[in-house]
Amino acid sequence: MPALQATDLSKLYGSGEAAVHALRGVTVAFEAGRFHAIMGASGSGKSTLLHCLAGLDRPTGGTVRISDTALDTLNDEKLTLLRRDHVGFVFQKFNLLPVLTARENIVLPLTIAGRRPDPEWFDRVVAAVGLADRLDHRPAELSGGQQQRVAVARALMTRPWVVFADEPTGNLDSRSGAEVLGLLRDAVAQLGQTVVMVTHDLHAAAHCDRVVFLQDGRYAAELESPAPDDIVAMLARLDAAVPAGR
Ligand SMILES: Nc1ncnc2c1ncn2[C@@H]1O[C@H](COP(=O)(O)OP(=O)(O)OP(=O)(O)O)[C@@H](O)[C@H]1O
Repeated sequence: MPALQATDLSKLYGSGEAAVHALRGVTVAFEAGRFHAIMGASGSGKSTLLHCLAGLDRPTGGTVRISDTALDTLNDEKLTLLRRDHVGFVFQKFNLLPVLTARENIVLPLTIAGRRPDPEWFDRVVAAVGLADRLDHRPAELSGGQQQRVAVARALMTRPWVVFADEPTGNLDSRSGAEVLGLLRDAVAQLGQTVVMVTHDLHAAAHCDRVVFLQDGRYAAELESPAPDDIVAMLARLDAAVPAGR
């Protein structure tokens, strides 16, 4: 069974003349323990797909399953709990709480749930992201790369079913970006984590086991463990097929 499955997913924003079909019947599965990227031209629906997959937004039609839970069967409260307990997030802008230390940010999902961190897991995750000597610093006292490493540790803390990353390298220099991608890669290889990442970054996508391409709100193609050149060629092919005037 895949870790994550979207079936005939559609998303319509607005109505009438102003309606935008952000997703038009996307069916795609994401296997457990792999690092997946979602790519496509600007406006092709990547963020909308990620938000619907992660239960941050409700699709207009179709279904999303995370593990064996169909998200459309959950009310808003249950969906919030599922996100808190079983989904990890890494955002472009880090989204750390400025008044909390790195340690407090990392364990925040557990604190909110009234759970204590497993000390062994905490130490393992903190060691993996290389933050052991920064735990008492607040986000403003950390570099962008360090802040994103805190965000990755926070995403892994609950041992989620899936980690979703939305342009996780978008605000980082290339070296920090490569470090964060290496961490996500290690989370897949060493911890068996399932990761789904939206990215525009060829080198980020080239870290992935599989890249799914969207075009105009539809699933368009995919590549297994592509090299950057393969990705460039695919994006060029898809862009060329976009109807004029879009
Ligand atoms: N809240 C919204 N209201 C109306 N239209 C929206 C909304 N969010 C997204 N859209 C539209 O839906 C389409 C898909 O947007 P989406 O952000 O998913 O694309 P994307 O591939 O992630 O783009 P980018 O790479 O530029 O971030 C676009 O045409 C966008 O303008």
